[in-house]
Amino acid sequence: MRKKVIAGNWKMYKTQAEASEFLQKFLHSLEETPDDREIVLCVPFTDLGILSKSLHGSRVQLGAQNVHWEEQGAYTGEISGPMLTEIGVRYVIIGHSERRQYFNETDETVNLRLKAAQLYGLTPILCVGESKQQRDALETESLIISQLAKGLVDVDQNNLIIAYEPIWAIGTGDTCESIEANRVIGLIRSQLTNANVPIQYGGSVKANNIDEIMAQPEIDGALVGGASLEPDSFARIVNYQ
Ligand SMILES: O=C(CO)COP(=O)(O)O
Repeated sequence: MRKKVIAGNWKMYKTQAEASEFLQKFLHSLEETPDDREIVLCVPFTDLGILSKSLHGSRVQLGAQNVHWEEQGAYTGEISGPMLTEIGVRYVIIGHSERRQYFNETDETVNLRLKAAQLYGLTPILCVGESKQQRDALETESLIISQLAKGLVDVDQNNLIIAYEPIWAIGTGDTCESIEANRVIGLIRSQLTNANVPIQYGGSVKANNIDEIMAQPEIDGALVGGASLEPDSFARIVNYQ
């Protein structure tokens, strides 16, 4: 059985005060949550300390949204693996399309970050996915195969999560049809050497479509943006049927 993982990606949202307010409401909603799923919150760096304390003893794991490949050094604005693990971070998102688009992230830097995350004891969540233009040009399959081939060089597939996030479905309310997401995730799985890597879907996952998404046989979880910011909607998502 592949592990199911529901992760929230808070992106650049929530001050510490807002994060604490969220948790007060959200943690109550987990009393009935089945044990078959891992719950992760990938939050801004400034929220990690307070969440590390508040999540202690809960079943929610802590995640970050970036990690540098060096242990330390003159890399202004970056953060290292040991800095994250020291405060209890277990997961890290790598290669999100927003980093690829706005921060010059390439398949090569994604690969360096993935290997460093594993070296320092983090589980990376590697994001792949095509733009609308690439989908319209029938390049979805070749793009994803290339992102995986370049990103996964020398990466240990025993400590890895992949998220399929079609860029056109992110923040648009325009969810990828669950059957199509299932098909692309099957393609991703066919490119891996370890059939047990959990593969998530991300892109306009909401309380009202999570059940259908999770009913697909290839989909092992969700990477949730906007709907993870509100305690009630994220609670409904982690409590998917
Ligand atoms: O980018 C995403 C998660 O990483 C998806 O964001 P939305 O759920 O807001 O579409």
